[in-house]
Amino acid sequence: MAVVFVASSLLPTPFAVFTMHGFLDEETGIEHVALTLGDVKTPAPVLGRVHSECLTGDALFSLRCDCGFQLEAALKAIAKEGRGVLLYLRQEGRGIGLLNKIRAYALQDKGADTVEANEQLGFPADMRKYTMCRPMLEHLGIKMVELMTNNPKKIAALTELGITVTSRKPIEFGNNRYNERYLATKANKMGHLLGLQHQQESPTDNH
Ligand SMILES: Nc1nc2c(ncn2[C@@H]2O[C@H](COP(=O)(O)OP(=O)(O)OP(=O)(O)O)[C@@H](O)[C@H]2O)c(=O)[nH]1
Ligand SMILES: [Zn+2]
Repeated sequence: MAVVFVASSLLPTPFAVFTMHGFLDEETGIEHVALTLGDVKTPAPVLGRVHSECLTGDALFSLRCDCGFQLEAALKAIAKEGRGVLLYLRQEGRGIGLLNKIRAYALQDKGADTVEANEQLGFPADMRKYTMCRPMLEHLGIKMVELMTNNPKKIAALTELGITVTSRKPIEFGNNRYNERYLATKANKMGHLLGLQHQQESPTDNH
């Protein structure tokens, strides 16, 4: 069973007119999406973001996390560069799914941090896999990426899959009083490279 390309179309956004590519993981039935801009098949490393689904942050304006802010910043950065790729991976809640994430949020409302909440529900802190990235990037003709991320484990996982990450671009946006503890847990327990002392309010400050 493989992750296969299904269809492409244009996706106009406020930032640029991207091309959207849909993929199907035939084993799980999960549908993933890639957005590209410009000619990504040329050999130079491609500015990229590997973004995990967060319905609450990406679509519902949640301030509990930084996902929506990072998504917007990544699309704006790619638009500014005129060339890039965003993989939108349907692994909600670091892989535990939306309903379990809501259960985890309920535990966080009672005092648990993000890692403790996952563990109380019987899950590891992070269940995500990045194996689908390889066939998706291969289909798009992308061999090397300049990755927008604060997560060294994501870089290690992609590197292990044979994807060359030529550099890391920090992507710190959306710090606010509701996600202070969440971001601190990412930095202190999950190894994310966050310089939490400085706040970047606007995604347009990215470059
Ligand atoms: N289980 C769980 N998942 C969460 C929580 N908050 C956000 N998420 C999920 O976390 C994923 C995003 O992962 P993050 O750890 O924020 O960031 P990352 O992708 O590892 O790293 P960056 O590339 O730096 O953004 C998305 O799938 C969110 O739905 C939470 O409290 N509990
Ligand atoms: Zn989120």
